[in-house]
Amino acid sequence: MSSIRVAVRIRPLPDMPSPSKSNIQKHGCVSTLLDDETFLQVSSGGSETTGSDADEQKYDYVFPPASSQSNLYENTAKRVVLASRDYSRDGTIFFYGQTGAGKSYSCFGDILKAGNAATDENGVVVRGIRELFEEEGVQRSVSFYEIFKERVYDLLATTKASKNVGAKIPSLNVRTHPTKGSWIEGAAEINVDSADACIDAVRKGFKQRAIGSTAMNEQSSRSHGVVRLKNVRKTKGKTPIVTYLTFVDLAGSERQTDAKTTGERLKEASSINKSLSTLGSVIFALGKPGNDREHVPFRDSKLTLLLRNSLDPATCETCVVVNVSPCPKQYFETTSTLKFARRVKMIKGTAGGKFDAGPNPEVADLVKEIGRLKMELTNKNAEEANTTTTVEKDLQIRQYARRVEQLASSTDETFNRYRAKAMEDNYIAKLHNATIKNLLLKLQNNLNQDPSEDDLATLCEEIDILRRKTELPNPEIGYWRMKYEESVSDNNEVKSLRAVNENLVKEKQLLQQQAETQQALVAKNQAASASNETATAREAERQIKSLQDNVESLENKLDGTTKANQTLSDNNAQLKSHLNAATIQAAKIEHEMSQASISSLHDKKDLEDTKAQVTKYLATIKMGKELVAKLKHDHEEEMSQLQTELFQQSEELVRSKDESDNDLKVKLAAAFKDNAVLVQRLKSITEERDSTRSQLEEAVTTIESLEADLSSARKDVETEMMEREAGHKKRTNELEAENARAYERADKWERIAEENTSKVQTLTQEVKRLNKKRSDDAFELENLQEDMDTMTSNVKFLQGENQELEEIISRLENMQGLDAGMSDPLEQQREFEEEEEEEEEEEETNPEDLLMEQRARQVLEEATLNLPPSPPPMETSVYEDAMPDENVIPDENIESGGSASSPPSASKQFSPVVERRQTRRSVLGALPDNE
Ligand SMILES: Nc1ncnc2c1ncn2[C@@H]1O[C@H](COP(=O)(O)OP(=O)(O)OP(=O)(O)O)[C@@H](O)[C@H]1O
Repeated sequence: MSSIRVAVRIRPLPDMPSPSKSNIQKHGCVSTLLDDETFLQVSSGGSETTGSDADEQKYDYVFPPASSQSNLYENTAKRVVLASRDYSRDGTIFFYGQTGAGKSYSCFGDILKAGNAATDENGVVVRGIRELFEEEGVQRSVSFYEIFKERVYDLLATTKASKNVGAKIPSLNVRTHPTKGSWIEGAAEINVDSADACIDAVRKGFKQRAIGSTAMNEQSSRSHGVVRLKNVRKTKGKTPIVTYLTFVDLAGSERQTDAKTTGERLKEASSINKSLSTLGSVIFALGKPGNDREHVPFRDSKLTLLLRNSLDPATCETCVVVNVSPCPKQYFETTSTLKFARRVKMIKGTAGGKFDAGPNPEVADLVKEIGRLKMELTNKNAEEANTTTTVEKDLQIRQYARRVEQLASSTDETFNRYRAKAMEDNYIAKLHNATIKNLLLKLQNNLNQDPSEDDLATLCEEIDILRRKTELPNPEIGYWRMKYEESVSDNNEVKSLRAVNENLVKEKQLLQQQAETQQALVAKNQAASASNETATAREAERQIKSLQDNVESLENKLDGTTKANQTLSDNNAQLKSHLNAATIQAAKIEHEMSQASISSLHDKKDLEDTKAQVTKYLATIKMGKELVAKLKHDHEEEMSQLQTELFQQSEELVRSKDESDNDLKVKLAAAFKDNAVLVQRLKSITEERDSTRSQLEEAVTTIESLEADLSSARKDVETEMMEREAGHKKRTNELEAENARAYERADKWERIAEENTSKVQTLTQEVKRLNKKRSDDAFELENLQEDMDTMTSNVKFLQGENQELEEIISRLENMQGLDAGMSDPLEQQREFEEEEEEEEEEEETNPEDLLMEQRARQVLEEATLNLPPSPPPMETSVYEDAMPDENVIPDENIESGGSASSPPSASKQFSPVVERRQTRRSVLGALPDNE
């Protein structure tokens, strides 16, 4: 299982439909399962269908859009924070994803809005800080950096320039040290003594953080934001333990094309992409076991260089929160983000186990110190770190810590109770002794008198009490004896545990030494990459030294055991002295009792009784003595048993030491072997390097000669090129001149063509107009013809009338000749004139005739005046343009029309009425005058 936890958080979208009630939950282009919080499927097939490209994956946790900030914290960051707080491991949390996917929201939440209040929207940083500060007595400081275009800016700096975001804030340098790790030179580390002060500092940095806009998100942060909390745990007389808890809000991982980035933004985007891909490569390289671990490209980006000591999954609790958008439009972004997540998920770390230090501060400190040393050791040389042994040790330490805790409380309690009881017993015993003493004195002083019954009864009672006190089956004595023994053994255990602790301290020192040695080794190894065999030999020497140190530490352990042994022997001696004191006390009592028996000799009977009593008491005392002897014997037996056990234990320890020695020997042999392999490898590498170098030199010579050839060839080519260029230029000039001429000609032809076209258009229009006119004229001519026909018929009619008139005239003349003098000529003229007027009236009242006449006259005039001359001869193309036109009258018509429309002769211009009038006048004129 990967030691880097990878969680995916899907951000909510404003108008996303709520997921269905079925087990599979669709959110845009991603789907989750109701009953499996590790499943995630991404598909381009919209919100209702699953595309053929559906891709299913499992992560450590998948947060659907509706999941809360607290859920995110509890299932991701909390573990990291606790690892840093309780186990002295470094912890790092990354927020990765495309712009707008919710990285800053997950990381900082409502830090600007909420002040220091605990709200549902609080981000991981705020929640983590609160949890971290639950542990008191740790010195903490906070820093906040921004990495923008591979430059590091301090967001907590108090200089004026830094307040002006976007202005020239001085960028800072990342410094590294093989043992001290990485740090930013000149950056502010704000000491914080409470969660609120820490949150305030982070808020200040967050405000400072430069934000910019891209086409995808107006408030997009294009920089990495790094919040670092440094924890220093100090214990008197010990090296302080320093750990880091880091939150990294990475810059948006959008693809450059989608972000519509250009120019300066494109540069920013490529810098972001470079640092993100370096981060991936570093994590990937660190995830490999020590043997396979090649070069870790920390130096390829400022971010990885800064986090150098807080990235190794073996020593650092790491979590990556991958933020994705479910928007189907961002399907490609989402898949590429998840690709990164999968890559990280594949990393197999070699993380050490976790342990519970318990509340004992000394043990907890030791545990933390060991954790730190273990971290350093693993960091410096993963090969050397024997994970199984470390885990076992951790377990052992945990057990010891628990036991110490239990004993610390139970031992104190037992001792106190025992002491109180003992004091009480002592006091009571003293009282009894005093009573017995008084009685015996009384008896001695009154040897000649019979002892009173009361005195004897009191003496017997007191002796009885004492007897009971020393009686074997007395449960109280047994109980307190047991307690005493327990406490003694507990005491011993405490002592042995103390010894173990001391050993652990020694082991810690040893590990520290080893770490330092290994660090030095690593530094040496790094420095001497070209290396030679002596370096390897030195390394081997150092390894041997470190192993010797190991042996030394085990010897120290043995010393500790011997000391524990000594303590046990001391205890034994103490017990013995207690026993002696008890025996002396018993002898004293015996002596007193014998004195008491002597003093009662005066009364024989009573004396005998007393004697019997005393004998009885003596028997009791004897029994007590026996009991004490038995106890002594038992105790001695137990002591010898204890000694045997102790001996066995020490033997065990010696054996384990031997085993360790053997182990060390094996290790030493393995180290030698490894050393030999390394030397061999170094040799082969050196050989390879030499051969590569000679090949390289050859290649350099070849390249140099090739370069010489190339430069001469280049010169030739350049000369030729110049000549060609000159020729080319000349030809170009000629061609250009020709081209200009051609353009001129073309322009001219174009102009002519345009003129011709306009002429043709004019002519065509003219032709059209003429054709129309011709057709109109033809129509008019037709009408005229019709009029002419009418007139001709009129003329004919008038001629006929004329003839009639002539006939009438001739008849009248005849009649005149016949009727001369018969009629008055004046009368005749009057009649004639009247007749004529009537006719005229008649004619005038016939408007049709008049109109006809007028029209005929007009038409004739127009025909005479407007008849056009025959059209000029045209070019074929003109006719082609003009033709066909239905209204155009064929040429032959025009010609025939010409004759038809030729002006009519003057003789044809007459009116039948005028003619008739003239005829009449002439007729009348011919008539004889009235005179
Ligand atoms: N899980 C969520 N719940 C509610 N709002 C969210 C969630 N995730 C993101 N948002 C909102 O979406 C917007 C964009 O989110 P945020 O700024 O965190 O994106 P980002 O990935 O940090 O973008 P950038 O790379 O540009 O900094 C914010 O207004 C934020 O409040």
